[in-house]
Amino acid sequence: MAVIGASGRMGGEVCRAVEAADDLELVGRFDQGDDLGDLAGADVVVEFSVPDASPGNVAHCVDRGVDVVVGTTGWDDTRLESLRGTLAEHPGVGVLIAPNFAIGAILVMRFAQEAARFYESVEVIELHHPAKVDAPSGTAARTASLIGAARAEAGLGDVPDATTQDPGGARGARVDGVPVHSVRLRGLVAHQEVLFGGEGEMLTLRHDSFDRSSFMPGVLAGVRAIGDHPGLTVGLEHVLGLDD
Ligand SMILES: NC(=O)C1=CN([C@@H]2O[C@H](COP(=O)(O)OP(=O)(O)OC[C@H]3O[C@@H](n4cnc5c(N)ncnc54)[C@H](O)[C@@H]3O)[C@@H](O)[C@H]2O)C=CC1
Ligand SMILES: O=C(O)C1=N[C@H](C(=O)O)C[C@H](O)C1
Repeated sequence: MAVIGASGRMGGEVCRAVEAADDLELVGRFDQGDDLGDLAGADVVVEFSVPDASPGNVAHCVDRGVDVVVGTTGWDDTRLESLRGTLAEHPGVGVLIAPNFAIGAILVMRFAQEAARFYESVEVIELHHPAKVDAPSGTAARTASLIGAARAEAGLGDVPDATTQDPGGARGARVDGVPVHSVRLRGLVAHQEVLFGGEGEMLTLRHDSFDRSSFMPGVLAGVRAIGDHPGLTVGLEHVLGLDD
């Protein structure tokens, strides 16, 4: 297998994890400016680059019949639709896009989906290292989107909020009606809280990645499973059997 974005924080961690795995062989490392060519003959590529480069890198792999495990954020509906089109021309090729590969983050999303219909109020707070270029995090965007869908299905309306003046955006962004707040702080890696509020009570779901090693079991599980998942899969939960 090969890694695109191999000189980055996540790409480097993936290279080390693959080299430490007995059943996987690292045949190529690519980063910005490299010619991806035949991807060094890899049968699976792991892609952790930047949001604007990821769709092109993934299309390059799919066009050559190579399965891809993608961790890069920024895959909005337009980009996903375009990728579906590329994949339709290459049946049998699989792409797994996972906003978060840490098991605890996936479980928080699952539990948040479950809890959403019981609470009138909800807010998502994501906290990351200050070198992160995108906000809100891909995980927070997906969490909010899942909560928004669960609220809609339950017939819940807007979250209660009397704010009429917020010139500086202190109330955060809105993703599918759910307020999302982004914190960037030296010393942090990747963290998320989902706050649910109801009459006289509050439920907090929190996950902390203290180290990028937390993502590696999920990435390697994706690499090992992608051959059995042709087409587009969004979310590691589908590979871990947590989707029923
Ligand atoms: N799904 C998950 O579990 C996780 C996802 N991420 C996401 O992964 C992405 C990368 O994060 P980091 O490794 O922290 O960033 P980083 O900035 O450390 O690494 C990105 C790497 O991509 C390279 N790059 C830039 N343009 C490129 C191009 N056109 N082709 C190939 N490589 C290119 C850069 O030179 C750099 O080495 C971000 O979108 C981040 O949000 C990060 C951690 C976990
Ligand atoms: O940039 C990061 O670091 C992370 N990015 C992903 C995201 O945006 O959700 C996953 C994790 O939060 C770490």
